[in-house]
Amino acid sequence: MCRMIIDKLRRPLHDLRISVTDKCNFRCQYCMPAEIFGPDFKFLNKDEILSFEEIERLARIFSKLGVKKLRITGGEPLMRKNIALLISKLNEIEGITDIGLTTNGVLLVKQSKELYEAGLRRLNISLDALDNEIFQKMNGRGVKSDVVLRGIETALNTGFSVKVNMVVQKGVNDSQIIPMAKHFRDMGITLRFIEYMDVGNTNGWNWNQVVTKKEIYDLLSEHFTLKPVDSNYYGEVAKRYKYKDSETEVGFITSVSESFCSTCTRARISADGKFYTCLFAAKGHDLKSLLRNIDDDEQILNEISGIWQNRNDRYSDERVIGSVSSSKKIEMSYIGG
Ligand SMILES: Nc1nc2c(ncn2[C@@H]2O[C@H](COP(=O)(O)OP(=O)(O)OP(=O)(O)O)[C@@H](O)[C@H]2O)c(=O)[nH]1
Ligand SMILES: C[S@@+](CC[C@H](N)C(=O)[O-])C[C@H]1O[C@@H](n2cnc3c(N)ncnc32)[C@H](O)[C@@H]1O
Ligand code: SF4
Ligand code: SF4
Repeated sequence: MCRMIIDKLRRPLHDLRISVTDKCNFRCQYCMPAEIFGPDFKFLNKDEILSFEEIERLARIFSKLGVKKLRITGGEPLMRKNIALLISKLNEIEGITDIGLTTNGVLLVKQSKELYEAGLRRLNISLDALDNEIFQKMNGRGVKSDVVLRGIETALNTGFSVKVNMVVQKGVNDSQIIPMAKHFRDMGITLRFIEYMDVGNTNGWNWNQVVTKKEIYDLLSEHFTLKPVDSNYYGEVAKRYKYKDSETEVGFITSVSESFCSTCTRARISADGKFYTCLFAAKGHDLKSLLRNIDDDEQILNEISGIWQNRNDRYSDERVIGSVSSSKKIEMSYIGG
């Protein structure tokens, strides 16, 4: 039986974002700057990260508390060995109606087929520029945009529903807004522009590098006519529009300029099994120790339930009104976005 719970701001628990690894084959400056995440950086050891059995057990417990939607993320989730096996296990959980995975797309040519066979149907693929010089610099590994575009094409041919994520940074890739919009509109793929966020402590974020939804919308309006689309469900992250005379959508993720904390239904689990009630949290709750020391699921469920019922996070709202404290936040690559 499913037990619905709400937090202190009356927000239900609906989504669980699971980070399956803290490692990545990119070094995007806005997420894992190469200067910090260099050869000496200490990533989590194998025994520190949750096993597939532990992730599946947690997902089952969360589903009993109202979670219907899972998102697999990282680091780069396709770098976790046998990730398709985990997807197939999660797909069997009663009550889970939607599983998505967010990836930089590099390994999709190799893995699309097995992911699809495991039951995955939705992929969000990140690509910040078509221009190679810009993209190679942004991903910090010199990978060309063609590699990701081939991943996208393979995913589409396999049968996946695909959306593309583009983080926009002023003076870095804002010149790519229109080329990216045209390219993905012509392909019939939803492109979502993401406002550059102050996640973690290492990306050197400042307001001057943010390109807001309004700025992007105004620029797009010089080239296209956009019509707003109603949100699909309570707490949807993106604000969606359709291009006139087309069924293709474009979206905006506006955590900085128009925060959406009041309907935030998302819980997060880091690769090492910490439970975070906000992307910008400073501290997680250690579920790994509970999983490794307690056999009774009901006891773990009660712990999780108590944490959610105590939740009052609204970091982005507080940023908008200028009241955030400067406490240390977790890194994006560790929590998965
Ligand atoms: N501030 C904030 N950003 C979020 C939240 N959820 C997702 N994001 C950001 O939204 C961007 C896109 O995330 P995705 O991993 O593609 O997931 P999504 O957009 O929630 O996925 P679907 O709507 O299910 O397709 C990333 O930059 C995330 O960090 C949230 O609760 N708060
Ligand atoms: C942390 S990544 C993990 C999944 C995968 N490696 C990828 O890049 O798609 C998840 C999403 O967060 C986005 N992201 C990372 N750092 C960000 C930042 N500082 N501001 C906004 N979005 C960010 C990425 O572009 C990506 O779409
Ligand atoms: S955004 Fe994704 S691809 Fe880029 S460094 Fe972070 S985890 Fe890796
Ligand atoms: S900032 Fe925190 S509370 Fe607000 S939407 Fe993002 S994860 Fe949810």
